[in-house]
Amino acid sequence: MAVTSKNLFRVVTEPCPVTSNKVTVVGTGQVGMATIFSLLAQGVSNDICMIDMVEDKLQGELMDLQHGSLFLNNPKITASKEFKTTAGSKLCIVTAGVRQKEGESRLKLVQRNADVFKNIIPNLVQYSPNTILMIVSNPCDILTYVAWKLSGLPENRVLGSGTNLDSSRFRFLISKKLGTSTSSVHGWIIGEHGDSSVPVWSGVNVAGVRLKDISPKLGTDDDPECWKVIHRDVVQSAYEIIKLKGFTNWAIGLSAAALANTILTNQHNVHAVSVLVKGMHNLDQEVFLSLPAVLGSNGVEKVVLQKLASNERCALKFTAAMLEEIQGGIKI
Ligand SMILES: NC(=O)C1=CN([C@@H]2O[C@H](COP(=O)(O)OP(=O)(O)OC[C@H]3O[C@@H](n4cnc5c(N)ncnc54)[C@H](O)[C@@H]3O)[C@@H](O)[C@H]2O)C=CC1
Ligand SMILES: CC(=O)C(=O)O
Repeated sequence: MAVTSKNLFRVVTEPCPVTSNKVTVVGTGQVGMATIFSLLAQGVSNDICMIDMVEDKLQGELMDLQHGSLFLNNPKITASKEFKTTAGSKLCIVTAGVRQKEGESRLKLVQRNADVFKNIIPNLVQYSPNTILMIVSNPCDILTYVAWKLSGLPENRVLGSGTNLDSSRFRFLISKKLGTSTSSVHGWIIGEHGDSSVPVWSGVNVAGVRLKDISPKLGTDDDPECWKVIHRDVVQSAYEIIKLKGFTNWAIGLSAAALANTILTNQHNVHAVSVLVKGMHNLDQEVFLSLPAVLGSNGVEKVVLQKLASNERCALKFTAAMLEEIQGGIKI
């Protein structure tokens, strides 16, 4: 081989050993693999490091992806149980841990997944001290807080995928009702990625026309068109899909890849992600909840201060207090 190669090429210089968009994904289960597939298929990164505890699964996934190299951007893909292979990651996406069983709430997973994070997070930061951490494992908001504490990273470098997915579900369901594309409907779900998420009905619009201006009862109990059901369906989405197929993966994989794309290409797009909310919307708890945020190479650059209705502010306050209480009971 060495002879063939020597006679085939005249070496001009050595190849550059590092890429500028290395992404580590910890946890190569359903969510991790959907995320990796989205990252590769969309060309968001061509340097992916996969970490899991299960060696055979890692090697099987690695080979399967590598055999698709022809159809991708000749990516470098590595797979290992050892965190040293993650060194130099610009972004680390954590999807490791247990998932909900049918009917189980995300919050029930908290201590089990916090325990998993005690090993993962310090190792990621040791090998990539300037990385950005994106937490996907559930309960996403509380685990983002846990990751922030365990990592010692500044708040801009730790975020949760949060309600980027819930907002996508919201926009999809509204768009079906209106007969438009999902991207033509603008609307935000903020707060918890979970049962107490907050739909910002006051801001839902198409081409700048606020639906509330047309139908003032939109999203309320008195609304004759029952738009409120859409938020109920968003909250029920994960439960429904888990009942039908055992897990959710494709939409969260696409959502995580979209966030990664904004960060790695310094796009300054606004996404609903889980950020440290203390000091915003009159919240004084040290908790992470989703708010629309400008993302770029430095992670969370700015948080958009939406003009919320009083019921929306109250709902956020309720969630912040609930998460603070749960956080107080976690051993980290
Ligand atoms: N934030 C969101 O929108 C969503 C979050 N999730 C959450 O993502 C997480 C993963 O879900 P799935 O992929 O369906 O589960 P899964 O069971 O398919 O995969 C979990 C993977 O984590 C690995 N793992 C566990 N402990 C580890 C450790 N210490 N180090 C390295 N790897 C470890 C397991 O070996 C497994 O491969 C769950 O917490 C789930 O609730 C799922 C869907 C959406
Ligand atoms: C499981 C989960 O968190 C979701 O699909 O929203």
